[in-house]
Amino acid sequence: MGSTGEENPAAPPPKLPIPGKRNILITSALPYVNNVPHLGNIIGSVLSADVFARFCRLRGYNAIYICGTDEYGTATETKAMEDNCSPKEICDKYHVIHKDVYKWFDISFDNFGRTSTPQQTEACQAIFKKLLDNNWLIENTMQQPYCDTCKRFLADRLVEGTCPFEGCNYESARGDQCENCGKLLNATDLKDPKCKVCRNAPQIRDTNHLFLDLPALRNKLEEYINNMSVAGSWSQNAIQATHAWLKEGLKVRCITRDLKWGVPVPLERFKEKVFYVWFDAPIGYVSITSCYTNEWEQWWKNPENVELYQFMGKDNVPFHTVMFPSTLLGTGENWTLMKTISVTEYLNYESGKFSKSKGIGVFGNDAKDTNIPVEVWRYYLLTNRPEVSDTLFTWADLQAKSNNELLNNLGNFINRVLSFIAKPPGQGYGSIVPDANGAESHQLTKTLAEKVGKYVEQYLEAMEKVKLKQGLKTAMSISSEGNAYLQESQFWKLYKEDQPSCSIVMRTSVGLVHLLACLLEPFMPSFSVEVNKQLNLQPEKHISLCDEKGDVDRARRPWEIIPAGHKIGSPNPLFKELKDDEVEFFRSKFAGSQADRIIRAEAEAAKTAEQLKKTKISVDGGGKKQKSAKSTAGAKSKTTAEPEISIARLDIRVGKITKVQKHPDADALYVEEIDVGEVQPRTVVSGLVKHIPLEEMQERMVCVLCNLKPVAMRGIKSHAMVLCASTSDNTKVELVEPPKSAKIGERVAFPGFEGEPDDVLNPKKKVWETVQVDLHTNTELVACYKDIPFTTSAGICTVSSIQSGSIR
Ligand SMILES: Nc1ncnc2c1ncn2[C@@H]1O[C@H](COP(=O)(O)OP(=O)(O)OP(=O)(O)O)[C@@H](O)[C@H]1O
Repeated sequence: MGSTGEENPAAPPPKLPIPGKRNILITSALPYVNNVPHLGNIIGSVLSADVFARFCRLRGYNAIYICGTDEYGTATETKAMEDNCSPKEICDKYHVIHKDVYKWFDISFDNFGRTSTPQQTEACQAIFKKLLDNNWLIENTMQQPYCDTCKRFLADRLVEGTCPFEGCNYESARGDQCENCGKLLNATDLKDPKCKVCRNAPQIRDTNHLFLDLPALRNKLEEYINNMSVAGSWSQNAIQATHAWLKEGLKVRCITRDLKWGVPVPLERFKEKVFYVWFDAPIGYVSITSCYTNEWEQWWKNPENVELYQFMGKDNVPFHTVMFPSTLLGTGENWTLMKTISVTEYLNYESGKFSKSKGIGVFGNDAKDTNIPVEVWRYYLLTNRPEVSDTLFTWADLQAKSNNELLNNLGNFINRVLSFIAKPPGQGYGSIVPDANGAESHQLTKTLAEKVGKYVEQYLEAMEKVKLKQGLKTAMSISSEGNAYLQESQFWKLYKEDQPSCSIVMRTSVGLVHLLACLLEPFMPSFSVEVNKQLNLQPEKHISLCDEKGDVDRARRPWEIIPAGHKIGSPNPLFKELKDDEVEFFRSKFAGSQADRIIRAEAEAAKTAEQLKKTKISVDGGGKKQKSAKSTAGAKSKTTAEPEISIARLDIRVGKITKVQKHPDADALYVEEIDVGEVQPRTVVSGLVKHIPLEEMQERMVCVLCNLKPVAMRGIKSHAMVLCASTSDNTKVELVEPPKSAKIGERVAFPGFEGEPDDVLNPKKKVWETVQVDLHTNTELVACYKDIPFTTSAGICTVSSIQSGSIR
C-alpha cells in the first residue's frame, strides 16, 4: 500500500518502531460514520484509548494512536437513501463531524483516518487473496430476500416484518434484530416481510457468498487466545465474551455482501459484491496506519517489537478477539496481533440507554455547547468509566464530582499553594519558590513524601494495566493528601513563626502541583496546560514519567521537583462551581430524544419571540398600523377591525440566493443567505434538499416571503421563506422565479391588491395559511394569486414545468 500523499509537510515525521524501546500501537474501535457520537461512544472507545496513549507518551514509550471512521456497509447506504444523497456524501459529512467532536475532546490521534480509501481497498483485497490462496474461504449458496421493484438483494436491516418469535409478534421487526424482544433474526424468518424502501414483499432468492472457515482455523485461534489473554492480561469481560463465542461452536462466517458501498470482492464472479463491514472495519486500523506512513508494515508486521493495544465497547469484542485475529492468522503472514484488549461495559444515560438511532442522551457536540469545560467532561466520563459493569451518567453526579472533586479538592489545593506563593513578600513569597533546606528530616513532609511515592507506584501499576479509573483515583488521592498536608502544617502560622518549615511546606506543595499536572495530563490535558502556565513552566519542561530520566524517583522527593528561585506565573481558579440551576437547565434541555428537544426549542423560540413582540409593542407605542391598533388602548384594540385578509398583507420580494449550504443538523434542509434588498442578507432555512440540487440553488433569483414570523429550524433561525410550486403529490418541487432583470429587493405586486404589508404576520390570525390556498401556477407556468400574476418591474414570475401546482 502507498501513502495518501496528503500528509501535512509541517507535521512531524511519522513515528516508526524503535529497536530496544517499547513500541506501542494503540487503536480504538472505529466509530460508525452515520451519526454523531454520544458520550457512551466517546468513553467506550476514543477517550479511553487517548488516556492510555497519553500515558504511554509520558512514560517515554514509542506509542502511536490510530483511529478513523468506519464508513462502509448497509447503514450508510440506508442513511444515504433516506437523505437522498450518495453514501460518499454521508461519509464526508459525518467524518468531519466526528473529527471536530474528537478535536474538542482533546483526543490525540496520531492519525484519524477513514475506511473509504484506496488504501483500504488494497489492504482488504490483499488479505482476502492470501486467505483464498491458503484455502480458508468456502463458497456457499444462501437464500436472501430480493426486491423485484428495487432490483436488488436486501440487506437484513432493509427488510421489515412480523417477529417470528412466539409471544412477541412485533409487527415492525427488522430483518437483523427485533427491537421489541431483542432477539437476533434472519430476514428470511420474518413473517409478512416487506422491503423497507418500497414496501413490496421481497422474494427469497439464492445468492452465492464467501465464508471464512473459522472451524478450520480453530486450533491456531485458540492457541493465540490462550497465550495472549494471559500475556496481555485481557479484561474479564473480554475473556468471557470470547469464550461465549468459542463455546457456541465456531461457525463459518460470511464475509461478503450484496451491496454497492463497500470494498469490492476482487473475483470475477463476485464482482457485484463487496466485503462485509465487519470483515473490512478492523482492516481499517491497518489501512489508516498506511495513510500515516508508507512504512506501516514496521508497525503491523512486527510482532516481536510492537505491542498492539485495542480499545472498544463490549459489543465489539468477538470481532477483535475471534474474527480479526482469524483473518490475520489465515494469511500465514507475520502480523502484529492484539496483545491487550481494553473493553468497557456501557455508560447509560439518566434513566435509560444512550441511543444514536433514537437520539437519546448527550452527544459530542452537545457537550461543547454546555460551556462546561472539556477537562470537566473528560474527568467525569473517566471517573465513571464502565470498566466492570454498566455505569450511569447523571447530571447530578456530574455536578457533585465537578464541585467536590475538581473544585473543592484539586482546584482548591493548587490555588491555595500558588496564591500563597504569589503573595507579596511579608505575606507570601513574591511568586518565587522558596528553598526547602532540611525537607528530608521534616517529619510531616517525610510522611507525605512516602505516601506520595506509594501513590505514584500504584498509579503506574494501574495505568500499565489499563485500569484507568484506578489510575485517576490514585492521582486524585495525591491532591487530597496535599490538602491534608497544608491543613496540618498550618502554613499560614508557620510563615510567621517558623519560616524555614513554611518554605519546606511550600516548595514541597508546589512540587506536588507539578506532579499532579503530570499524572493528570492523560486524563485532563487542558487542565495540565493551564497548571503549567500558572507555574510558568514551558511545556517541554513538563515532568515525564520515564524511569530512565529518574522522574519517578523524583516524585518521591516532591520538594525537588521545582527548583528554588523559580518564579511562578499568575494563579487563577482552575474550576468553577456548577450551580443547581445550571444543572437543572441541562437536565431538562437534554431530556427525551433529540427530536423532542427540537420541538421544545422551537416552541420556546416562538414563545420568546411572541413575548419580545409584546414588549416592543408596549414600549414604542405604535407607528405602523398593526402595532398602533394594539397599543393605543388595551380594551379598544380588541374592537379594532382586523384588516381584510388578502395577498396585500404579504411582503413578497425578489431575492437572490448569495450562499447556500446543507443544514449541519438536518439532512433535508438547506441554509441560504438571501439578498432581499436589506443591509444584510437574510438567513433562510428551506426543506429543498430532496428536490433541488445545491448547485442549482446557488445565485438563483427567487420570490421570498419576508414577513413570516422567524422560526428556528433544527437550531438555525429562518427569517423568510422561499416560494416554490409543487405537484399535488409533492414529488416535484420548483422555485418560483422572477425575471432575470427584476430588481433585488423589489416587492412583488398583485395589481388590484395594493397596500402596506404587515410588519410580521401574526401566526394566530392565519393570514398566510388563508392566502396560500389561492397561490398556484396556471397552465402557462405563471405564478398567480387567484388569477393575478406575481408581477415585478421586469415582468411576471414563472416556474419551469409545474402546471397547476400549488405555491407555498
Ligand atoms: N453506551 C455505551 N457505552 C460505552 N461504549 C459504547 C456505548 N455505545 C456504544 N459504545 C461503543 O462505542 C464504540 C463506537 O460505536 P459505534 O460507532 O460502532 O456505534 P454503536 O453505538 O455501537 O452503534 P451502531 O453500531 O448501531 O452504529 C464501540 O466500541 C461501541 O462498543
